[in-house]
Amino acid sequence: MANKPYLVVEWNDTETDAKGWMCAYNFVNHYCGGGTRMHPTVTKEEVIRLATTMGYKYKACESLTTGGCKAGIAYDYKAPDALDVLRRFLTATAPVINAGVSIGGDLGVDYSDVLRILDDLGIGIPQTKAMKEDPDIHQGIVNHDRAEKELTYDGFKMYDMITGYGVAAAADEAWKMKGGKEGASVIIQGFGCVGASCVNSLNNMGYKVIGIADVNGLVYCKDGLDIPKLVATRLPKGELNKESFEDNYEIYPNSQWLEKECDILIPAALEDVINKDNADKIKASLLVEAANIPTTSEADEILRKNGVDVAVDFISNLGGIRIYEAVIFRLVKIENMSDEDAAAAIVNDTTDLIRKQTRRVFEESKKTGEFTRDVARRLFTPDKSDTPDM
Ligand SMILES: NC(=O)c1ccc[n+]([C@@H]2O[C@H](COP(=O)([O-])OP(=O)(O)OC[C@H]3O[C@@H](n4cnc5c(N)ncnc54)[C@H](O)[C@@H]3O)[C@@H](O)[C@H]2O)c1
Repeated sequence: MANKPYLVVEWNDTETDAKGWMCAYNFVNHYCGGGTRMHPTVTKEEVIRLATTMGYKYKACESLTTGGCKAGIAYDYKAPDALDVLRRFLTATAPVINAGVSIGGDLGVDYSDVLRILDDLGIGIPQTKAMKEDPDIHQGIVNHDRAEKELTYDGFKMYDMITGYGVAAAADEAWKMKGGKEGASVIIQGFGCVGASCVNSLNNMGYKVIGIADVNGLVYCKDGLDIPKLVATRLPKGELNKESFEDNYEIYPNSQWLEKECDILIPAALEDVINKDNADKIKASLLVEAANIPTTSEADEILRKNGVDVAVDFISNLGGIRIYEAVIFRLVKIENMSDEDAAAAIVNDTTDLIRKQTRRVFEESKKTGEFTRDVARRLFTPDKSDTPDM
């Protein structure tokens, strides 16, 4: 029962071939949250799997107020009319959103675009009846607006960095739990919001980032890439800027990102990229999942057999939902703080929680010998859905 999604809505665009789905996996306190992605390969099954993962993620987030949901649109996010397609999808699904399905951004969809469209539709931040009547939540929404529009951290907008910095915290905690050496080497797939901020944080912590793959290829340097330069010069939609490559950088097809020797491997782009055809090629001893559902169940069996530890997606990348949770539901009250203190308070709240949950999983796995994903799923099974607030 608990593993069936509560609600799945399907949409067909009238102007293009785009299709979309919205899945509320479970409502907790009549509310659920998750992102909207846009990519040509999105399917209904993928949206349901992603919504399910969100249910686990809110549990790992210790949320008493929110369950998991997800939306996905099968369309090219680079198409000139991608924003129009997003607008039509959100218009069609507005009644569901208004019932307490709080939809944000994800792969190929900027959160600020979603917020602008929801504002135009007169929804703003989706809320339950109880939230609408709670002045404390109103202050939380004002604070959220400030965090989204005004606050920055390490030169990134807060919503662009929080997930990546959380992933970096998970990687650091898991690596320490494994007794790993300092200055461990890292290869990442994806250089978007999550990938770029994640490598920035890891670089700040002293890790050596030796490879980054984007949609165009893999850039690799065994002595370490110049992360501040690559981050500062990155192109829109998470593309590396080749003008910033040094002479000693090597370029490979992006399919080679997971075969190279490294200590920590981080998928931060697409789902199912680690599968039965390539999992055996992984040389890293730690896989840190920044993307949602990047590993298939067949690949998990191979990783388990090969002794590769996994810091699972629904803990490592929960930063994007924790910031919302912490600010709107008043776990972190920033109204009387300076911008700098507010940003630091939000980042500390997120990274402390991710470190704590990562430590719990790795400690338990050490004790019982179970695969880390099995431990994480056992510890953070989502609650059965309650209903929307109509
Ligand atoms: N943005 C968030 O806050 C957030 C939160 C939780 C999870 N995630 C997950 O993290 C992943 C990345 O999200 P994002 O917001 O950084 O997306 P993004 O759109 O900003 O960036 C996507 C990146 O993936 C790269 N990419 C696309 N196809 C590729 C391929 N075939 N090979 C290598 N790289 C490829 C793109 O070049 C880009 O660098 C997604 O799986 C998303 O669901 C994001």
